[in-house]
Amino acid sequence: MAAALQLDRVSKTYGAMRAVEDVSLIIQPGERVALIGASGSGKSTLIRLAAGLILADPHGQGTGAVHSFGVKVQEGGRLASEVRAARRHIGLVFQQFALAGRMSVLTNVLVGALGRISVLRGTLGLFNEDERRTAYAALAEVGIAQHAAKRARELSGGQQQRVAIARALVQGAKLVLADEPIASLDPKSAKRVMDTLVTMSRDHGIALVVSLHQVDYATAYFDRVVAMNAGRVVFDGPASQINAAFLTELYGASAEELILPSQFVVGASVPAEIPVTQTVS
Ligand SMILES: Nc1ncnc2c1ncn2[C@@H]1O[C@H](COP(=O)(O)OP(=O)(O)OP(=O)(O)O)[C@@H](O)[C@H]1O
Repeated sequence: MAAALQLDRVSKTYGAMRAVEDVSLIIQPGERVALIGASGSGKSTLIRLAAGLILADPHGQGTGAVHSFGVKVQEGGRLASEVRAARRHIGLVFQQFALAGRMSVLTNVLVGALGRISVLRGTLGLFNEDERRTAYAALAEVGIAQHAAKRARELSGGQQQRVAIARALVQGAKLVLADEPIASLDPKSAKRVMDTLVTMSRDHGIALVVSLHQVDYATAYFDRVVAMNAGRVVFDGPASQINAAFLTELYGASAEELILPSQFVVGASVPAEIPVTQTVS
C-alpha cells in the first residue's frame, strides 16, 4: 500500500530563513509518529507543507514532492491538481482550536462531512439524519456527546481539541496531522487529548503525526520520533532512544526547552533523567 505520507526532498524558505531544509520522510498507514524540536525548528512548517497549506520551494522535477496514500499534494512548488482528493483523507488538528466558535459542536463535527456532500447542501447546513448520527457517534467516541448542542466556544480547550478529532473521524481521515495540539492545555487536558488521538489512531488504523514541544509526551505515546533542528531532520528512530543526554547531544543548550520538568508523569517511559515535580495518578 502507498505510504500515508511521503515527503521527497522538501524545503521551505521564508526570505533568508530556511524553515525546512531538504526533508524526506515516509509515514506508513496506521503509523504513529511524534515530531519534536525546539521552537523555530520547522515542525509547523513541515506539517503545513504535508497538508498542502503552504508550497515548498520549487526545485525542479521530482523534488519538493508530497504524496498521501499515493495522491499527490504538491510538487516543485505547485499544488497538485488532485490536492482536493488528497485533503479529503487528511485530518488536521491545530494548536489554536480551528473551530467555528459560534456554531454548535455538532455542526463543527459535521464540517468533516463537507468533502463528501454537495457544496449547496454543505453551505445551507442541510445535513441528513445519517450524517448527524455519524457526527454524534464521533462525539460520543471522543467523550463529549453531552456537549453536542453547545456553541463550540463554550467548551474548554481540551474539549475543543476533541471536537477537532471527532471532525477528523467524520471526515473519514486516514492520516491526521496534529500541530502542537496540546501546547495551550493544562496537563490533565493534554493527557486526555493525547489519549484520544492515540485511541482514534489505534481503533481506526489512522496514521498520526503529532508535533510536540514536550518530549515526555513523545516518548510516552509514540514508538517513533522524528526530531528536527534548524529545519532539518536530525533524528528519526525509536522513542526509546530519546533521553535528556541524547537531546542535549542533538540540540545543545536549546535541549533545555524540550526537557523542562514535567508537570506530571504521562507514562512509564518518561526518561529517568527528566526531573518530575509532581505525580498524578
Ligand atoms: N509565515 C512565515 N513567515 C516567515 N517566517 C516564518 C513563517 N513561518 C515560519 N517562519 C519561520 O520559520 C522557522 C520555522 O518555524 P516553525 O513555526 O515551522 O517552527 P516550529 O518548530 O513549529 O516552532 P514552534 O514550536 O515555536 O511552533 C522559524 O524561524 C519561523 O520564524
